[in-house]
Amino acid sequence: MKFTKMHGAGNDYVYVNCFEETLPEDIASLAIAVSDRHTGIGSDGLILICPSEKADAQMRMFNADGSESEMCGNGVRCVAKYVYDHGISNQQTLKIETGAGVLSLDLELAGSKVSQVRVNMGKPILTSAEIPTLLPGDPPVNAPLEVGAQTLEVTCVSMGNPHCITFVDEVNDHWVHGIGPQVEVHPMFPRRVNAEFIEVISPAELKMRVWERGSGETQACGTGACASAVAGVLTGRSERNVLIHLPGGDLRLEWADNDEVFMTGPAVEVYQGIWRGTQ
Ligand SMILES: N[C@@H](CCC[C@H](N)C(=O)O)C(=O)O
Repeated sequence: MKFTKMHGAGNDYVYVNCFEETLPEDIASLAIAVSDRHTGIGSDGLILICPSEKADAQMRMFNADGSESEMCGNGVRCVAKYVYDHGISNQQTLKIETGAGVLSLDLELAGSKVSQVRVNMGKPILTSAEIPTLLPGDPPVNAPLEVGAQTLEVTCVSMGNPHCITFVDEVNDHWVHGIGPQVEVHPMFPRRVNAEFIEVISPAELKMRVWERGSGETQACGTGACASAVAGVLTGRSERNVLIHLPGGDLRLEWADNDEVFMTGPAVEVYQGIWRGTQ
């Protein structure tokens, strides 16, 4: 199976061009195998670039534990880069079908290759039943969430996939590795959740680390950055236009007046290879 390794702000996935490749039926096991950083290719998960009847391509995204997610913000920028750079489409505005609907993406070129992508990520989902969470409020804003001996104040937002945002004084390992895994599987989140921890540098600048559902800590999470930008506005901590610093790079976010969230960030191809399985 031919694959391409790509990343967006350090959030790295193995990408397979399903216009050309045929995959085994058990994609969850394939995602677990390729993602392993010791015995596989090493990645935060597996992303399939597939033909679509309503868009230039369809993205399917699997976490490192084999679970399928509805959306991946950093992934969809890389899918757009792949579609353009590999000649599947020559348009500089692309439509990509995802589990969160068909998204529109504007490509910025450096020479003949895509370097940055601006994505219309659509409107955030703010009803607790749809996020989904059992916490009260549409959406829950600064809602109490008991984790061990601590009570966090969390704000929940879905960008097609669920996010639980906690604003903290200092983003550190205690939050990401101590609290993140407990938030991910907390009974208040029936489909598990991605846990973001945010330090406010100024109303226009946030620092974020994430514990992702199904993959653990990653260098960046695009949907998490969108959800955190929305949470910053909902809690009165930040402006509608913010720069978010993540361990793997920066993302620019705007929650526009028409309620749509726009994310701009890099997309990078690292190498191509052939996966021969785990014989
Ligand atoms: N890193 C991604 C999100 C990937 C999916 C997530 N772990 C989930 O299960 O929802 C992004 O850039 O959005």
